[in-house]
Amino acid sequence: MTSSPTKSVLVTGGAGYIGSHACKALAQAGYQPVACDNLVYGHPWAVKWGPLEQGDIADRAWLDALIARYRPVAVMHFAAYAYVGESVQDPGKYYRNNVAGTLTLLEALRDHQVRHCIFSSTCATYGVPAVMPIDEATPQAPINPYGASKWMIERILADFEVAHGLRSLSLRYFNAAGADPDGEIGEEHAPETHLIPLAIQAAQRGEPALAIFGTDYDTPDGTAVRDYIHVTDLAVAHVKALEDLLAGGASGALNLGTGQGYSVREVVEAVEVVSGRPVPVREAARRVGDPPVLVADPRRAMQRLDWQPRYSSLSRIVETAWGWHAGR
Ligand SMILES: NC(=O)c1ccc[n+]([C@@H]2O[C@H](COP(=O)([O-])OP(=O)(O)OC[C@H]3O[C@@H](n4cnc5c(N)ncnc54)[C@H](O)[C@@H]3O)[C@@H](O)[C@H]2O)c1
Ligand SMILES: O=c1ccn([C@@H]2O[C@H](COP(=O)(O)OP(=O)(O)O[C@H]3O[C@H](CO)[C@@H](O)[C@H](O)[C@H]3O)[C@@H](O)[C@H]2O)c(=O)[nH]1
Repeated sequence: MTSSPTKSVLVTGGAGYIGSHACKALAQAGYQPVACDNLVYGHPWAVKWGPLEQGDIADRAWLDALIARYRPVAVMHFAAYAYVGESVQDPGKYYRNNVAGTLTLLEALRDHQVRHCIFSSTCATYGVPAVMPIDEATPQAPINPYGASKWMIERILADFEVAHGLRSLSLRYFNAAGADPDGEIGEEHAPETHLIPLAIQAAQRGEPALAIFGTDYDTPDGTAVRDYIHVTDLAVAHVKALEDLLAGGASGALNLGTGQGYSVREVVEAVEVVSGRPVPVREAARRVGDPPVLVADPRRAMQRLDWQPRYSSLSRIVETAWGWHAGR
């Protein structure tokens, strides 16, 4: 990955978990990542490879000034709310921030002739697919407002390309996990709802016990299965997607996952092995809105981007996450 060192990329949500790892990968590839974040969930400490510009993507005047100042070649758009359960309770919050906020951003890109956008989509746009693994032709039928908001943005992006020539790649991530292998940044959501950090906390503190949401799924051990993809592998894929678009690649959507699923119990075991400590668990009811199995068919991304996950074995994911949390 090479490029002119002067090329700026706006990274909305760049102070967040995945966005900060993308900033590191961009800097390593010779770009200037400009982290644009309202810090509602982001952390100033996570912005280490370029400037932090604090503001909200719904603020058109702020966006105009930013784009005029940095003249970015592209935007990587991570900024969003991403708690599935909350989106069911408060859908307006999700449509307002994710959809309306993105619309403001895209109109600013349109008016400033910024023509490339890498968008954080999600496997949650597929809902509960009938066929596993999930390829990009799987019908999108989200079952919660969070997934619906991301699906709507994919549609808006398609329309903006036709009307305004804005090219985009929507990267549909499966479950982002792990931390920077150098230990410089990692996952710190507040509140934390994700399985791996909660399992690590349970191992570190001995309490509270980790709730296993559902033990009666039609899966080998009865617990839900997910495709965990290391955040650094995601970050590298973003840079490759950017370079593909900048080289004239067509708009589209790519699944980012490994093709390998792990159950909740397998994740718990991996945390016990890596930490050398027991993870206290309690069996709980299924979490509303959780599909039983989500596993990617990532072949399209692998071929188009010449990309392979390098850090996404379950043991490496948990080792890097454990290393990060142990150092906090
Ligand atoms: N974590 C996952 O497993 C996962 C999976 C699929 C998709 N995604 C998507 O990836 C993106 C990043 O997820 P994450 O886990 O890093 O979340 P995160 O909450 O750590 O990062 C999101 C960042 O966006 C910022 N933000 C939110 N609304 C904003 C606004 N209106 N203006 C400016 N900044 C704003 C937040 O402050 C935060 O720093 C999200 O779009 C999410 O939907 C995440
Ligand atoms: O305390 C917990 C937390 C989670 N789980 C289970 O662990 C799995 C993974 O859950 P979690 O880590 O919360 O991730 P997801 O709910 O799968 O959602 C993540 O992955 C989605 C893509 O699959 C993204 O769209 C979301 O933004 C992101 O939060 C699921 O089966 C959960 O039911 C538990 O059993 N106990």
